[in-house]
Amino acid sequence: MSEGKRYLSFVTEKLKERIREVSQSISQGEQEIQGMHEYYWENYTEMDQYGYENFDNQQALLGQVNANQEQRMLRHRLEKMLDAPFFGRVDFCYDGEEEAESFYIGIGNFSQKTGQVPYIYDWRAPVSSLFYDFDKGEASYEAPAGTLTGEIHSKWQYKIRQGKMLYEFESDMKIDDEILKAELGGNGDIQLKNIVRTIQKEQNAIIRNTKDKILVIQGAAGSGKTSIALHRIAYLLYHDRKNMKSSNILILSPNSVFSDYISHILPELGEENIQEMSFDLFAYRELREIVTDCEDRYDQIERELLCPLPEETERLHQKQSEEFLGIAEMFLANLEDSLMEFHEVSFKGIVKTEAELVKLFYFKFQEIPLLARMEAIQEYFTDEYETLYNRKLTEEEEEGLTREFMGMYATRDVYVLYNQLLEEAGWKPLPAVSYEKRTLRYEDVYPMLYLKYRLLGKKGQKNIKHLVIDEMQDYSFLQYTILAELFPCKMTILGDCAQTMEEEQQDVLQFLPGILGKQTRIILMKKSYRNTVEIANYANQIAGLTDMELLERHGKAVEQKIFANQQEVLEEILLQLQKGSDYETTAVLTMTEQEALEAYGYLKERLGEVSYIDRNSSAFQRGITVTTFYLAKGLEFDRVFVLGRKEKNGLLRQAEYICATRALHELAVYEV
Ligand SMILES: Nc1ncnc2c1ncn2[C@@H]1O[C@H](COP(=O)(O)OP(=O)(O)OP(=O)(O)O)[C@@H](O)[C@H]1O
Repeated sequence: MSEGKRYLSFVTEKLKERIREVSQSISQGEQEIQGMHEYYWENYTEMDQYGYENFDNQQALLGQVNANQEQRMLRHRLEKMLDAPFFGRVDFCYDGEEEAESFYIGIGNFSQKTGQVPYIYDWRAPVSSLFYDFDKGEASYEAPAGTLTGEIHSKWQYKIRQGKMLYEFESDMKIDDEILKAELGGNGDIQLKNIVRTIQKEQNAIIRNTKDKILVIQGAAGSGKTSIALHRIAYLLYHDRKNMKSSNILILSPNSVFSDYISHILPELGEENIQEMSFDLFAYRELREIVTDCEDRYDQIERELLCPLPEETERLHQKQSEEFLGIAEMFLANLEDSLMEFHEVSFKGIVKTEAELVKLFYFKFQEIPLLARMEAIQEYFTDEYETLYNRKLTEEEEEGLTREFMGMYATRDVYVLYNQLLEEAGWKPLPAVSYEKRTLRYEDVYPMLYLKYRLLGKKGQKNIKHLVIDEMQDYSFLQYTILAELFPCKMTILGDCAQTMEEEQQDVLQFLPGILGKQTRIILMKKSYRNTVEIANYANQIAGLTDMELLERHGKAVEQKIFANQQEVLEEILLQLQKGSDYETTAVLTMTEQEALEAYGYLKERLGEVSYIDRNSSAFQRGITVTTFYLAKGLEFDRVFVLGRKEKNGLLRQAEYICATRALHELAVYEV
């Protein structure tokens, strides 16, 4: 029997033994809980009148319930490990030692008892980096005590499923590539996979990087950015359990389908899921008191596709730029004077002269944002009164004072002030309407949010210790400025400038260090794993990319055809789909929502089982999916049909690039 198989049966036995022990301890715990309940009901009438005993009992019960819950989680983890306890092994001989030690690597640690030498090492354990970073020969890894050096005698790869060894072999570079191709050659799932078995060296360096405060990864389409970000989170949680909980991490994701697509990886890696949020949604919530509704990014893209107005696109860019911030700051500086009309306040014997108020406003409380400052002065005034007379103000008196103090602002309406800013900057103001009728175009959402924060202050997100931003190319200078203010924490920022959803590619790498500071490290990833060589070459041609490295995985040639109208395209797609295939997921991707709806209606009627993703969808299904390019971003499908356009502008070219790079195995581009 091979070493691997022998170890598998040994570890399987140990795991089963452990599961039995844990199960026993769970039933003991349950009996204990039952006993506590009984004791409580029998004795609670005699417990002390102050409730101390009652409280102690409750606490003990809670402690036992929690302990049992933990044991259950442990059992669940061990049961999962039974399916595939390990996937790799490194035989490493430390310098100065005679014999090599075998380290088996799996999805989690497993040892006989806590604190004992593990039978299996978690893929995130320091020693496991040997598996990802080195081939046979000299090697080293960073342990808490320092760098440990030695020699790798051999490295093994295993595929175990349902406790059975499917294959095992000593690995070298060539075989590693074969395994990777086999992993990628299979059909895509409806969710992103964990890649622990085949993390590549350059990817491992990013996952294990804890030094850099801000890590920015510019990676080609399909280079594994999203996968890496999630594995990195799992790594950070594993290594800093004391300070970092899953609730301390936030991911900014483009939409809910994407969130669902990535949602299972962390639980699979033994961690709790983290919070995710769309920045647009966050912004709307923050602006709710100023406007009733806001457009989102997708509305703006749709408009740009349906009736492109170059001046509108230009305005959008200008309003998100560094120059705009300069203009806004100048406006704010002037507002400090122009917004205020000071007058003396006198209340039951206490007088604050205009000069005194001016002094308080521009000196003592200068740090407080302009629109919140008078409130602070009013509080100061009230305090003075209440201390002097030793009585609290009535509600009515408070209201009267508020009217007086707030009356010193020419206006406190951020919408009105934003309009003044637009006018001063030479732009058309928004309609001067009441709150109920106020809706914002996308171009005004973030400028208004910026103004709101500068005028009223913001709530810092102190609980968040690590922010992950995916699709970094879709955020503007202004958005990053706001994010940097809201989240003064560590960040992992990843994206691909070639996938910008605009006329031109936006190179965020140029301005990010300026906003986020010197501790920003930029890493480029040029190797792509998702697409076949044929698809990647086709896509790269659209985007004008020439320096991408590809994994040598081949497939069918890309099919490219031109049709007279959309109806003909749909007939062709239907024909293709009716032939059937073994693929798990197929996508029909369009440029606009209208086209997607038409395609969906047509195919659904004829094929029955077809799903549609709109911006409110929260998951995508197996089988055929119809959606737009912008909602397919970040996702992948075995086979993709693109409903494209013959005549292309910059945005359409970008859109086609995004569509093409979604395909794992087969791509057809049908243009009208
Ligand atoms: N080391 C790896 N081993 C196995 N599969 C990998 C590896 N790296 C990436 N992949 C696979 O490549 C595909 C692309 O990964 P991912 O979606 O993370 O890339 P991305 O850079 O975020 O892509 P995009 O920007 O185009 O959306 C996924 O199917 C992922 O499982």
